[in-house]
Amino acid sequence: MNIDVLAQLATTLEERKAASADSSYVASLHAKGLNKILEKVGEESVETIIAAKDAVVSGDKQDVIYETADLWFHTLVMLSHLDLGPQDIIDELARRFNLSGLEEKANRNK
Ligand SMILES: N=c1c2ncn([C@@H]3O[C@H](COP(=O)(O)OP(=O)(O)OP(=O)(O)O)[C@@H](O)[C@H]3O)c2ncn1[C@@H]1O[C@H](COP(=O)(O)O)[C@@H](O)[C@H]1O
Repeated sequence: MNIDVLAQLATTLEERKAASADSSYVASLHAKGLNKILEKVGEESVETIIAAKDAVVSGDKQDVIYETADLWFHTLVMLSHLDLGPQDIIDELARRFNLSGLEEKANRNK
């Protein structure tokens, strides 16, 4: 994975917080507020699921890539709206390295 792309995108997303909603899609999402951003995350989640199901039938995975990119992008806008960024998620995933999913789940319930 090229983490630089996420870092560069995160920098752009931070800049867009101060941009005009007329000139920037990201700024327009921030202007509409968290509920609109979450609506987009939900929409793109469903579209990703449908693309994955369709890919099993058609064998064409291009839409899975396209819809997952839309989902990641809107998730990054959500994180930015909450003053978080991809590095926070990468740090959490790194923390889980070498920790079995079963072990990690057991720790959550403690
Ligand atoms: N990676 C993306 C990106 N991926 C998807 N999208 C937009 O996300 C939207 C996808 O949602 P939909 O298909 O549902 O679009 P829609 O129908 O217009 O949305 P609604 O009206 O239903 O809310 C489209 O408008 C896409 O253009 C993105 N918009 C921006 N970026 C990045 O963000 C940067 C800043 O963008 P601006 O803020 O627009 O300058 C860009 O340079 C890109 O790097």
